[in-house]
Amino acid sequence: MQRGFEIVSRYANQGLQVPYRTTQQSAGYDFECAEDFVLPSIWRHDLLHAFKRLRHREPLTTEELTAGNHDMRPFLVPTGVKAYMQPDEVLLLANRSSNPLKHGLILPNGVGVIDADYYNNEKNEGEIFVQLVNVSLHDVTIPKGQRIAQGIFMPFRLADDEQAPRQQRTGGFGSSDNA
Ligand SMILES: O=c1ccn([C@H]2C[C@H](O)[C@@H](COP(=O)(O)OP(=O)(O)OP(=O)(O)O)O2)c(=O)[nH]1
Ligand SMILES: [Mg+2]
Repeated sequence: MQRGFEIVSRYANQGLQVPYRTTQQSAGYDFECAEDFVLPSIWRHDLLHAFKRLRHREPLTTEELTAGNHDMRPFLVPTGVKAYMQPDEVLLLANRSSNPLKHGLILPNGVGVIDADYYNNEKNEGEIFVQLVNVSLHDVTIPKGQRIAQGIFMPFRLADDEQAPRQQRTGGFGSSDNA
């Protein structure tokens, strides 16, 4: 067993597929969305206020400009999948190029880095989430089973004379910040 994918227990027996390559020479394993998921547009609230003010030829207030910004935060879209790999390997999670083009979905972290020690971590069993932001004008519903991102296994190298890391991974998404 070198590297691969498993379904996390909270999605057991729900018919999820482990990531798969779609063509013979694809580098990326396509991840599917684990459940229907709504991604609100980042623009809606600001636009509504802007249209209202434009009609009356009034400037937008600061409050109106910032209203709705809660939707700017990335959403963590569940995949229901965890990945195991060798200690000197990493899984890079990249957006599908069709996501921005067809759905206005961007990956705000650029590339997701899935560490080998994330697998089976005590907090969420190592479930991989795809951070997505919907920059289109409309809310987008991603149906369960739609491919949302691709994972590429890569080897990585260590720096000379590095200070050995002391922390044990307990989760993801900033888990090492206050450890
Ligand atoms: O798109 C992503 C990026 C990361 N992760 C998980 C796997 C990864 O091993 C862990 C930590 O990611 P990273 O090191 O990039 O984030 P961080 O902000 O440094 O969090 P931490 O302090 O937990 O390392 O979060 C995902 O599920 N999806
Ligand atoms: Mg980290």
